Amino acid sequence: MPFEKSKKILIALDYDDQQAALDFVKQLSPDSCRLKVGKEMFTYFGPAFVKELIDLGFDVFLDLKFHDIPNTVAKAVTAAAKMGVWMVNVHASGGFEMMSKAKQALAPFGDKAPLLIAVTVLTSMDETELKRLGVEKTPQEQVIYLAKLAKEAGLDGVVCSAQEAQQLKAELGAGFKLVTPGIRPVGSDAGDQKRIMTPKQAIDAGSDYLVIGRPITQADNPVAVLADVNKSIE
Ligand SMILES: O=C(O)c1cc(=O)[nH]c(=O)n1[C@@H]1O[C@H](COP(=O)(O)O)[C@@H](O)[C@H]1O
Repeated sequence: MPFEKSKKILIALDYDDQQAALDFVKQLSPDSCRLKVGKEMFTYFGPAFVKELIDLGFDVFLDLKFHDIPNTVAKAVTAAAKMGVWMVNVHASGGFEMMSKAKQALAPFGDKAPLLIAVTVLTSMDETELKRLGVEKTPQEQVIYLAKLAKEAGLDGVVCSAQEAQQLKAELGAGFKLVTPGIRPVGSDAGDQKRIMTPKQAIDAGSDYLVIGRPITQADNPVAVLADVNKSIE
């Protein structure tokens, strides 16, 4: 597939204005990227917005990071599957039972089921922040620990920072998908992200999908930045 490499970029559509988001999306080709809808846009605009993106031909990653009792999360991922999204996520810290119930809930959808991914340690967190939560492991150790739990629960992969990608690929195998936010092209602002890498470093480290928001959406010429990023990982 000639565009398969380009489809490694998941653009985080974090907008508070639906029309601005759609104006941006309409400049893009579904062959050049996939789209991520997170808590902000979903809370404002809901499933209708997600369906509109799918109707435009885009694969959508519904990033709502579910974390609740197993029954509730299983029902939430079922709703996501009915919406027709390509990927959905939960927090690994919700636990083994929550993750495995969520995975089981997707079985009836067969090959139409979205990929189910677990968030490990948010890319905005570092060792100091983990310690504040009472976690004594380093971010890398905690990511590996939670990723193993997610794999055991049958999930398709994890969200982690690209800094952990190399070790995760080595320990969990090529088929376990690594979705990495905290991507910053050379020269762009880190903002609130702490564990960051450039697109090329992330791909070289073993990331399967790169989540990129502000460096593209807030650029003067987002389409050009996306093209540059795609070129840098070819
Ligand atoms: O699950 C996510 O997508 C996610 C997990 C994580 O650990 N860190 C993280 O930044 N994200 C999301 O990835 C996107 C990153 O956006 P930018 O920092 O603007 O590139 C945001 O939409 C975050 O919600």
